[in-house]
Amino acid sequence: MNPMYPIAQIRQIEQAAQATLAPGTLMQRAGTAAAHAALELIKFPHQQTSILVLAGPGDNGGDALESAAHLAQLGLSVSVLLHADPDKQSVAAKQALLRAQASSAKFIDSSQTNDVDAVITSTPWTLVIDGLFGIGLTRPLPDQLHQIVNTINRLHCVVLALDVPSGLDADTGNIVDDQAGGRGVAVRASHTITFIADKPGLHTCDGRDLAGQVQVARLGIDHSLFPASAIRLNHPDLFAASLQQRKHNSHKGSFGDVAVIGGALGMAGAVILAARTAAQCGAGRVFAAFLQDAPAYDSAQPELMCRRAHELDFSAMAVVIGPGLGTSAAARDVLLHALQAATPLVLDADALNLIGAESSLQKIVTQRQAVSLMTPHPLEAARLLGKSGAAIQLDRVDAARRLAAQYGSVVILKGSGTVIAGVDGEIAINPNGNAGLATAGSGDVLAGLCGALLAQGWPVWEAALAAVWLHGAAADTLVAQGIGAIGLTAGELIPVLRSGLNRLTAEQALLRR
Ligand SMILES: NC(=O)C1=CN([C@@H]2O[C@H](COP(=O)(O)OP(=O)(O)OC[C@H]3O[C@@H](n4cnc5c(N)ncnc54)[C@H](OP(=O)(O)O)[C@@H]3O)[C@@H](O)[C@H]2O)[C@@H](O)CC1
Ligand SMILES: Nc1ncnc2c1ncn2[C@@H]1O[C@H](COP(=O)(O)OP(=O)(O)O)[C@@H](O)[C@H]1O
Ligand SMILES: [K+]
Repeated sequence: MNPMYPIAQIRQIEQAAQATLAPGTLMQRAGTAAAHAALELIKFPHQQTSILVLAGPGDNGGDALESAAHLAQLGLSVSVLLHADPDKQSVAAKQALLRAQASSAKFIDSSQTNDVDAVITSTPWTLVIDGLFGIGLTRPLPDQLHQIVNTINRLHCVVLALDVPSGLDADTGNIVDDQAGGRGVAVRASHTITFIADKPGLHTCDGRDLAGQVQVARLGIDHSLFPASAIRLNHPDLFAASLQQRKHNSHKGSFGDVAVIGGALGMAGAVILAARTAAQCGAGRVFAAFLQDAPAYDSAQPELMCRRAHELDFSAMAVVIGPGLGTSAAARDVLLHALQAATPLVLDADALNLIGAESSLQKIVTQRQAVSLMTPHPLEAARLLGKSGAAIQLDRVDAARRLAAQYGSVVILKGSGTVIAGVDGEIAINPNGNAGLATAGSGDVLAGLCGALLAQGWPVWEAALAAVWLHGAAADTLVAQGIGAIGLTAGELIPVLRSGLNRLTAEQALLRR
C-alpha cells in the first residue's frame, strides 16, 4: 500500500530491472508515461497548444527528450530547451536526443540567445515539462539555470515535473542548496510524474509545495524487484482495521476515559481544546486537568469534568499531557507522575520540552512499558534530539525515526508532510492537510484526538495514523468550504473531525459487508 523508497533503493530497483531489459527501455517507458501524463493535463489540444520541454544533462533530461519526441510525433507543437553536453550524456539519453532531433520538436539554442528568459516568456505555453534534474542532483542547480527556473516559476501554466521537480532532494524534501548561502532554487510544479516508485521528498518539507499532485509510473517493473518498503504514504487503508462501528451493547465505560493535563496560568485554553476534541471524537469520559485552579466547568462543553491535575487519579485513563503545561516545577512533578503510570500516554508540547531538557525524564520515557506517543513540532523534536530546528527539517524522516528509536515511542513529527515513525523504523508520511492548520491550538486538537483513539482501544500506530489523517482531512474540508486556510481556528476543526471519523467508520463497515 503506497510504498515509498529513498533514492538509494530506487537505484537498486532500477539496476535490477535494467539487467532484464534492452538498453534504454526504462527511459523510453518513462518518456511515454510522461507524454501520456502531459496529454491528460492538456485535455483538448488545439493549434495554439504549445509545450516547452526543459531537458537537463543526465537521464532525467533523457526522459524529457523521449517525451518531447512522442508529443511532437503526435502533432503537437513542442520546443526543447536543452541544457546538456552531448559528449557527457548516457547512451540512452543520446538516443533520446536523436529521436527528439528527428521529430518536429524545435530546439531553442540557449548558447545563441542572450536572453533565454525573453524566449521563454514570449510564448504563452500550455504546458512546461521539467526534465532538468531528477534523483541524480547532488549539488545546487548551476547559476545559469537559476534564472530559467525562476522564470518558469512565474509562468501561469501547468508545469509537469519528471520524476522530481528539479532542485528538490527526493529523499528529504529540501531544496538542494549550498547550505552556507541558502541560494537554492527548484522548479515549482503543479504536477509530478515520478518513476519506478514514490519518493518521500515529494511529500514532506518543501515537497508538497514543489511537487503538486503526484502520480507514480512504475514503468512496468515486476513487483518481485521491489523490496519491502519501510516508508508509506498515509491513507485510511493503513488503519482501516481499527475503524469499528459501535456495538449496541455498549456503554460509556466501553470507550475509555481521557485525562488531558496541562493548563498553566493563562494557558487553560490548550487543555480545553484537547479535551473537547477527545469528548467529540468518542472518548467515554473526559477529564480536563489543570495545574492551576480548575474552572468549575466548560460552559460550551459541560460534559468535560474539570479537575486540579495534582488531585486527579488518572491511572486507569489514556493521558494527554503537555498542552499549555508550562515548564514549572509543578509541571515537572505531574509529568513525572504521568510517565510512571502504566497508562497510554500522549506526550505533547511542554511535556516534550521538559523531557528534552532533562536526561532523567528521558530515561523514564525509554523505560516505560505502556504505550507512549510523542507529538513534537520540529522545534520540540530538536530539543528532544539535541539539535537545531533547521537540522530536523533537513531530514524529517530521519529525525522522526531517530526519535522513535531513542525514546521507544511512536512519534508524530508535525509540519507540512507530517512524518509518523514507529519504534521498529516504519514510517508514514501524511499527504493531506494544509497551511490553515498553521494556527495556535491545532496541535492541541491533534493531541486530544490521539488520546480519544487510544482510550477507545486503538493500537498506538493506527491511532497516530488516523489522528494525523483526520486532522489533515478536516482542514481540507474546511478550506473547501471557505473556512480557511486564512483565519481557520483550531476549535473549528473539532466537529469536522467527528464527522470525518464517523464517515470513515461507516464507509469501512460498508466495505466489510
Ligand atoms: N537510469 C535509469 O534506468 C532510469 C533513469 N530515469 C531517470 O533518470 C534520472 C536520474 O538520472 P541521472 O542519474 O542521470 O541524474 P539526473 O537527475 O538526470 O541528473 C544528474 C546529471 O546532472 C549532472 N549534475 C548533477 N548535479 C548537477 C548540477 N548541480 N549542475 C550541473 N549538473 C549536475 C550529473 O553529472 P555530474 O556533473 O554530477 O557528473 C548528471 O549528468 C531519474 O530521476 C529519472 O528521471 C528514468 O528514465 C527511469 C530509468
Ligand atoms: N503548513 C502546514 N501544512 C500542514 N499541516 C500543518 C501546517 N502547519 C501546521 N500544521 C499542522 O498543525 C499542527 C500544529 O501543531 P503545533 O505546532 O503543536 O501547534 P499548537 O502548539 O499551536 O497547537 C500540527 O498538526 C501540524 O502538522
Ligand atoms: K525534473
